Amino acid sequence: MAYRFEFRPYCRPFRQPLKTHHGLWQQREGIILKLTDDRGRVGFGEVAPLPWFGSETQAQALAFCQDMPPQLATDKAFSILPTLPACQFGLEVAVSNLTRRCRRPELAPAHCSALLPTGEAALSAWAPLWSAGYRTFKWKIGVAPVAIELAWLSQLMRQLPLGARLRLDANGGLDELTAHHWLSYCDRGGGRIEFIEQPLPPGDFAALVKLSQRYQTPIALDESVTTLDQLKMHCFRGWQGIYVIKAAILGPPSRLIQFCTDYPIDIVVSSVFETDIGRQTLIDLAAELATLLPHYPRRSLGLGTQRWLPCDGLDDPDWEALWQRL
Ligand SMILES: O=C(O)CCC(=O)C1=CC=C[C@@H](O)[C@@H]1C(=O)O
Ligand SMILES: [Mg+2]
Repeated sequence: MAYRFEFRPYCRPFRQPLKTHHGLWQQREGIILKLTDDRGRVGFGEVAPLPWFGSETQAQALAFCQDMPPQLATDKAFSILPTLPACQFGLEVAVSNLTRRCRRPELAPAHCSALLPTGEAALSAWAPLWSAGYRTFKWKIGVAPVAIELAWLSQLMRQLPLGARLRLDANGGLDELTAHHWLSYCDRGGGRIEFIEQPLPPGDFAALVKLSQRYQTPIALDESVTTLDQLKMHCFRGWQGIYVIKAAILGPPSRLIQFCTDYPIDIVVSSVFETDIGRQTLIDLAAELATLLPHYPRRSLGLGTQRWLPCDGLDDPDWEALWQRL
């Protein structure tokens, strides 16, 4: 049996640029893969690189796709270099979608986290998302002076209804002293801060462990665990906190499932702002991981809010229509 292999790159502007400690991210570029088997079954996959998180670049992913033969023998396992984790993810997803029978129902907003705009704009952005059913909000920090961001956070906490929970994501942009400021504030927040994500750069593991032992507020690793090997290393080095899993850049989903089966860890599945094709895989993955890790709290998926321009249709659940639009 053989698969016909096709691919189409995409590039779409975000509804509003994402400002983080890494800089300003204005558009998502990626590649949609399409496999067709001898029985005419079709499987779509998605390659969504995030090079500043350690994945391959769009150009490297495109070169990989251009080097792939138009017919793939199914009896040969795809050997894709570990330096191309987004391509590994995309191809495994395309193969599994060949036999996908139905779409998992869309996740209720109460089970997703909504990414608020960075800075003071968050104060006027949360209410419509609360009305839409979101109860977990994520806010980027480490972009303005700490005193100013703490003042905004105090306002935000006063405004947010009880029942709302907040995730703070520094993208590794704080120094140790500032991280102490943030964590001592959070510890006084009455548990409404679910966790602080990557307060220090990935290289400061010993300092991250010290912070996690000093404060009540949980700490999540994100940029520290962007590859499966880094995830394993931090687990084996004894990280007891949360792991933010950006599955679309972590390689084959089956390997992540296998690891979490052998080493139960506290995870949050996080988007890299893929299209609906990648997003469905994250929803499936989160559901499967939740059954594997029952003794950890069920955490909302970090899907953010769909960040595309409304006219774009990359959220289209009809993947053939999405493909035709590219
Ligand atoms: O995790 C989420 O809630 C949404 C995804 C998200 O926040 C991110 C996706 C991609 C790049 C990052 O700047 C950012 C993150 O740091 O987690
Ligand atoms: Mg993050």
